[in-house]
Amino acid sequence: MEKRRRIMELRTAASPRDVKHYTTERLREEFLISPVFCRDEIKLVYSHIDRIITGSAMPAEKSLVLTAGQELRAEYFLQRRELGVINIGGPGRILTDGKTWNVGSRDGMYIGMGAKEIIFESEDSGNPAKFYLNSAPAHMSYPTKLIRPEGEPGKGVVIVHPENKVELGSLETSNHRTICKYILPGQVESCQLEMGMTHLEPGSVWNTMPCHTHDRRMEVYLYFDIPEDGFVMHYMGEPTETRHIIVRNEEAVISPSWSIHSGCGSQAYTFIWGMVGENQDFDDMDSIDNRDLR
Ligand SMILES: O=C[C@H](O)[C@@H](O)CC(=O)C(=O)O
Ligand SMILES: [Zn+2]
Repeated sequence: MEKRRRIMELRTAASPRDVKHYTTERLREEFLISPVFCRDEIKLVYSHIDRIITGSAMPAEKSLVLTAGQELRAEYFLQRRELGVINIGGPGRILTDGKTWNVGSRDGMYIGMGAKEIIFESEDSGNPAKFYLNSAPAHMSYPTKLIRPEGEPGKGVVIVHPENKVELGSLETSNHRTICKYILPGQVESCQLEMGMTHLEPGSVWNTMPCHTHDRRMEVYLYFDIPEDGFVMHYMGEPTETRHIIVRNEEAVISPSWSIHSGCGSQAYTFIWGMVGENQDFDDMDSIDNRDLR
């Protein structure tokens, strides 16, 4: 294989025994991904935690081609991996081995192991697509699908099932939100990746409250729909050693299995969660009683 260039930032795993001593700066270096989107660039962060790759493709003036880089020691990016995508920008296209998929705003894709050529494009460079990416190691190839929250199903097009739009919380507890699950067993099959988007109602600011951990999976959150002067206080850490990271619009945060992942915003916002690990049982969580948080 010819020598390739490095195209990803590498993050190692961190121990909770060390993390509780971290300064603000150190916490941010380890867990915050910022910026996630760069115009006309593919940005990728490879984490040793379950080997998830988090990143983006934001094609504007040009098409962007996903390659393996030096880091994967693979012929092509999806040789041994699967990929989940959600577009949070304007309408775009994804080409998988020559097949064109029209990926509208808030549409998603699952691209199975083995797809060789992956190209990202925007319909309008003035309103570029922002493809958010989560990728995990894969052991077999599941069919590639376009995933839409609403609309008509078609060949290779899956509409999120009604039971996978889950309304939770209430305005009284400031956590009224809808979890829209894009990639999960029974709807869009994958080896390990699960992905979805949670939208808060106006006046609600808390996500994943009451909170949880899940020792068998790690998770990454991408927060967006936040005004420039807004923010989300993202809470992480062991339930009795909580820390916060201030997250701005379109920033992502890595959550190790041992950590809670919950946030309180200066106003309502939206976020994408991606999970990988031991199982795909969405409800396999360890709930934390609010009284036990410290
Ligand atoms: O393990 C599940 C994930 O943390 C999220 O799906 C939770 C979430 O979107 C929410 O409660 O608001
Ligand atoms: Zn979770």
